[in-house]
Amino acid sequence: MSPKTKKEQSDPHGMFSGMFVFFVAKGVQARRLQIWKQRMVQMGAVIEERFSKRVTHVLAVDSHTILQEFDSHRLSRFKGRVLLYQWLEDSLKSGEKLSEDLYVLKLDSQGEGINEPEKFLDPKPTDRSISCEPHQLQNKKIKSSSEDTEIVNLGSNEDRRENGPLSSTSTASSPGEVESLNYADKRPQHLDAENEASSLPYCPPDQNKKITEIFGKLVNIYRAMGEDRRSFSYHKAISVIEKLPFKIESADQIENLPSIGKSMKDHIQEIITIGKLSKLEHFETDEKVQTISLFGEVWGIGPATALKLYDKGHRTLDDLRNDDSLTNAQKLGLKYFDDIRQRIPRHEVQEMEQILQKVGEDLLPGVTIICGGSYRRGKATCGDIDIIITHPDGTSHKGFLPRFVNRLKDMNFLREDLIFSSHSEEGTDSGVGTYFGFCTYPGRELRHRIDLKVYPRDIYAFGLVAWTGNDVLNRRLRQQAESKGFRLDDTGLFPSTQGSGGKRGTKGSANMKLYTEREVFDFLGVPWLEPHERNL
Ligand SMILES: Nc1ccn([C@H]2C[C@H](O)[C@@H](COP(=O)(O)OP(=O)(O)OP(=O)(O)O)O2)c(=O)n1
Ligand SMILES: [Mn+2]
Repeated sequence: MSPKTKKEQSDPHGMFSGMFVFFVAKGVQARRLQIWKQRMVQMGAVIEERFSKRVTHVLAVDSHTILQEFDSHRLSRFKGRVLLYQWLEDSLKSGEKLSEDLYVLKLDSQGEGINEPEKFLDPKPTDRSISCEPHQLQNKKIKSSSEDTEIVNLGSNEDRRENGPLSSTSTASSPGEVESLNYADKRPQHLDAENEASSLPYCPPDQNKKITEIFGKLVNIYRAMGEDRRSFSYHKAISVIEKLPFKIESADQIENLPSIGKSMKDHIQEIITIGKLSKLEHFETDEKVQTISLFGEVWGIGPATALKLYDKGHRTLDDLRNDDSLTNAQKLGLKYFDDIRQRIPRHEVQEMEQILQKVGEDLLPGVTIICGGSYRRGKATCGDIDIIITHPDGTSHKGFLPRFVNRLKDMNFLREDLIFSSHSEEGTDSGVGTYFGFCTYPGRELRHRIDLKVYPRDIYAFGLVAWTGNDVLNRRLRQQAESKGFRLDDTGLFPSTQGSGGKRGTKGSANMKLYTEREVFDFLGVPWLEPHERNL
């Protein structure tokens, strides 16, 4: 596909949809401007070449460049927002549309100047992204890397932990994650200026950042060791600390905070006092912890297997390559270990989604095939491809998956299988079909992880919610369901009549009939979130 065609592709559900943007070109390299415009269009924005009435956002390097282009009177009548380019760059880097409040260039009513960004001292309750530079991104990374390794509970919980996409963790440090636009030529000066620091909005201070960094490492370590409860408690502590509006200087300040118990407080005190945590230092030098963590990153190897392999004497990935006890799927996970750590650019996922849709439509007219996961949430790069399938007539989805997989293999799009379970003729519990495997972008050999999930129409909404995520939202929805006496997974919402541990689909636990994502949110009493708003 020529770059020209790509440039014009626009995702109507992308994170910038609904925005009509005017770019003030002054002070920005032409090439960068072109990339930015292209990205915004790809993600749903409309670029306005003139400062027309439709414009909702003006992006500029600073106030002076705007004033050179427009007279202040005209600007003062502008009802939209004037933002720093930094907002766009940060949004692209983090893969989500960040709160605009931090990046607003204020229009002065006297027309004298538009100097400072609005102060952001009192965020609206709905503003989930408290952003700032540079700490914000780093904190986000810790958060997302810890979330990536969180326990999934999508119904087939065990499978997913041992075999599912969760173990194919995408580390935040993987190369594609932060796409640098190399913004070196003209950085908004106010963000660099030391003396402006006090006018800047809340930024998590170093001490807080240090704590969340250390806790983030513990989240990963405990998860790799199979100690999920402990892992989760550090995860919860991180989200509490990330939201603190003050710099932690003593452990007394964090008395009575949720999720921060006695030992957490002791850890925080130690980090504040000596700048490190001996517990983590110990883990980092512990060969066993390191090795088990590494093995656990191989797709299909969970904590129990990792420990077994360690006990057998294996210490490196090469050692594992010579072990015949590995399942075929684990061997494949090992073979493509490096491939699947590379994140996939959004536009490539979009192209692959279109290929899947076309092939699906040829085989079964009317079939619904959409890419969920981070792609549907508008992220700039994706760790894998999560495909959710149904058919609106409620029956013809049956038998589709094997035919679809075969056709995709004939085309050389699907390459190797990891898991393939198509529901039986009579139907399994839920009638859900599952395929996990590797695919390649046309003409390339680099393997990507792909999941295909086929849901009967009547439970599709649950599958769509679960596979769109993110994991934090899924957890909240499940908690909310539990508080209402239900159990939620990707196959439905069941009254929890048989107490905990009841099997999904057990006779007597009737599934709630909810046909759209919105109905699921409404039923649970959770305010509706568009997919791009689900990056919690
Ligand atoms: N711990 C997890 C991980 C995942 N999921 C759900 C929500 C995710 O959005 C979806 C797909 O899982 P992925 O691991 O593919 O995660 P994402 O698609 O969100 O991110 P990535 O870009 O890393 O693939 O499954 C979940 O509930 N809990
Ligand atoms: Mn994914």
